[in-house]
Amino acid sequence: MRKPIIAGNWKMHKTIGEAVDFVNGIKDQVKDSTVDVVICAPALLLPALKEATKGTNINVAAQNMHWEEKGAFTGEISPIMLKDLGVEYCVLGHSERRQYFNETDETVNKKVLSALSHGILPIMCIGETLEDREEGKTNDVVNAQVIAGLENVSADDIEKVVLAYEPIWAIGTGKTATPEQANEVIAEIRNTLVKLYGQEKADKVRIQYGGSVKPANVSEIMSQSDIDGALVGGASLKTDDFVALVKY
Ligand SMILES: O=C(CO)COP(=O)(O)O
Repeated sequence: MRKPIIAGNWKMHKTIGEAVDFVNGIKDQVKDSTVDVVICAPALLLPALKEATKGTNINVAAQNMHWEEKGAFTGEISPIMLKDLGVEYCVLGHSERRQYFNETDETVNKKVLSALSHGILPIMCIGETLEDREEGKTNDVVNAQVIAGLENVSADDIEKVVLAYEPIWAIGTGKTATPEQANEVIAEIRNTLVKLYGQEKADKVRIQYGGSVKPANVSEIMSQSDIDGALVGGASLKTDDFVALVKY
């Protein structure tokens, strides 16, 4: 019912040449995939990636954007620029942006609303710290991020949003949440969506898991009832691994 979505988040990796080689290395191998395939790349690589993925089933995502269409915001990228390129998705509120670049629920929310109004599909990230988890606050923290990040998102638009549950303690650490732990939190997130939008709408929203996903654990993660995809960092950088993830 929900189309799975496997997204590679390259973070701050790859040059233009490497990005194009990557696409050329995977496009034939993923062309019959029944999942949505997405590469989330640094802004500078997006034009070359859009060109290289033309005529393929590979979607391209930015890793961040400003909520304003234009203005005096040195160093920022606007939704109009992304739309002009034909970028399909944008990752918003990744924990690294929250941690290192002062991203807050409020700015994430502005970006989600802006992305939707410009026809860009947001991949909104949420997740708890190790301390939150140890204090038993996981669901409270994650639900608060969901509610704040989705404020004023209409019932018509909610199914365009992809949520990515990424427990911070599992990112880049090799520690994966067990598939059951991930599914439990994601089911709780869906409950929150039910409260906000009703069951029918909530059932349409895709929720990914992210945090040390790799070819060896992806199929178990994807077999969970509420997990609709993966947002993958490190293991998305090599063509063989990425193809294996898409073919979970
Ligand atoms: O942050 C992540 C994806 O956005 C996860 O990164 P890793 O897969 O490297 O743990």
